[in-house]
Amino acid sequence: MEHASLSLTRLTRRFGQTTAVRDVTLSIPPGQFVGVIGRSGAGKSTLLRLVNRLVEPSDGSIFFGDREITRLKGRALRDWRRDCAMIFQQFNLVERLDVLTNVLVGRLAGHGFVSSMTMRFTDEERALAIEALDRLDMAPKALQRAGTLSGGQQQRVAIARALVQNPRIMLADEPIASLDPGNATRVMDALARINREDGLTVLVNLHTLDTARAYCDRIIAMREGAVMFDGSATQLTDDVVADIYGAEGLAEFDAAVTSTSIRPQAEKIPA
Ligand SMILES: Nc1ncnc2c1ncn2[C@@H]1O[C@H](COP(=O)(O)OP(=O)(O)OP(=O)(O)O)[C@@H](O)[C@H]1O
Repeated sequence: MEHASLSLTRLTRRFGQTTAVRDVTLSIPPGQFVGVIGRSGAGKSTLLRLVNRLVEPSDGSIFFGDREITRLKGRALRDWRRDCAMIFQQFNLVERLDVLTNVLVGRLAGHGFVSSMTMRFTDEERALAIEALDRLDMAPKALQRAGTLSGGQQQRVAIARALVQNPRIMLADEPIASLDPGNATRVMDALARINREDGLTVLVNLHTLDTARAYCDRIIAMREGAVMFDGSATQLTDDVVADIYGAEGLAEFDAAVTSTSIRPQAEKIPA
């Protein structure tokens, strides 16, 4: 596997009068588990979307090792989108298709539209998909329609789909925001296990600070598009938190924390 650092330099994205991401410079070494926190509208989603080029920068650059991501076009851009798998709050599975087929769709990432339409898969690809589902404890559901699963199960299928892309980086945009605490824990534990076992870099947006503290090697806090804090959970003091969220944000944020407080399930994560 290609182990490279992800480097953002003076990365900026403006939407009209709004600067969603402002002059962000960061270097993320391979294998780090990074949480991005901040109030609603702070720029977290835009930052992730810049990394996989769903959003184009107004200024600045992104490198992955010596590959200049912000200059990629055509085939090279499709390859990059396969290398950085993305999971979303709303899972984005095809509900009428079975779980296995949904995972196999991950193998089509980076292929053109025409070959995607044929949906032909090899036995080897099927075996890979089952193996990915098994890692997420979802293999027994392989033939069930995706739409019949719980939200947490759907998110684990979405992670399996991301895994069969054989990505270098996993981007997750509020992957647990619509899950109850039990399912949120299972999804975060799955991301943590993949990060440890595969050495895969994980960059995850979280709206709850305690989840970031519990799971992330490194926490990046954004406010009004800019990075306000970049450090470990222990460095994230109450004063810094008050700065990140502001007085009114803190009330909004306390409510979010108490409603979805989760912790890693230590027995599920091998050291
Ligand atoms: N496509 C767009 N067009 C116009 N403005 C946008 C667009 N995408 C984002 N913005 C604006 O950029 C700012 C940052 O938005 P972004 O979604 O990145 O924040 P966020 O921290 O992810 O928020 P949330 O937690 O609510 O998802 C916001 O002011 C938002 O309204």
